[in-house]
Amino acid sequence: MNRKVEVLPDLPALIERSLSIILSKLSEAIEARGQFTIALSGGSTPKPLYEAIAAQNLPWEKIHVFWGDERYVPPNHPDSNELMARQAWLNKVNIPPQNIHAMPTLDGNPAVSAAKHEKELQEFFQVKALEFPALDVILLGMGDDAHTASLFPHTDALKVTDKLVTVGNKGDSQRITFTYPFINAARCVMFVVAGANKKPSLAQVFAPAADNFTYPSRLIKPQGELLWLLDAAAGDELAAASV
Ligand SMILES: O=C(O)[C@H](O)[C@@H](O)[C@H](O)[C@H](O)COP(=O)(O)O
Repeated sequence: MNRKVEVLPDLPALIERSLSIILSKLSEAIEARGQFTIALSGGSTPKPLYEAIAAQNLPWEKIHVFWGDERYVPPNHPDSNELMARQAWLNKVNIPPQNIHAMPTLDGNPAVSAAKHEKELQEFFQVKALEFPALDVILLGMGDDAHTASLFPHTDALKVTDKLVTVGNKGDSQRITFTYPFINAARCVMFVVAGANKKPSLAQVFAPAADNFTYPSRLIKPQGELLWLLDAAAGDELAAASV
């Protein structure tokens, strides 16, 4: 695992740096493999990043968009991660609809939807069961409880290691989420984290020893690159420590 931490002075600088890294990964991927695959995170932090991507002039037909997790609500529900990304980005560009690989949430049962999405991913990446394909970039946020995607502390989702997708839950709100082994198969995992409220969990995630099931972001140790992009409010103590 090749872990890098960058602390940017504020949210606009964090978004700008995140955009420039994504654009460079995009051109590398298209050069090498003719396409770019990215999984999006939900929550509030990435919205300005998606708006910034939408303003770029990119080869949209070569870009495939996935989500690392989704709330188990219809795609027009205000909590939907898909809705947020479509409104901030995807509805504004000419990306072919078939390049948008949203997590299904209309089967009435998250386990059914997770299994359906697993098959969709296996078909897209041409892999069999127990094979973990590498996305070019997986974007992640981190909650102030150190969850990432919908891998919440002390939940069953943290024990699933033989699937790409599983059911997550935040209390009684149901989710679908990439599993941590699937996230770890990515060429590049980018955490984009802002706000002082994330500081205590970041300290535990970066601590030499802490419980992975209490701080699930610790489970993210990709074979490829691991980038932690933080604003100063979240990461100033980490920056000082790594000096
Ligand atoms: O579905 C979600 O909510 C996200 O995927 C989740 O993992 C998010 O990234 C964190 O909760 C951070 O959210 P904020 O960016 O809003 O702090």
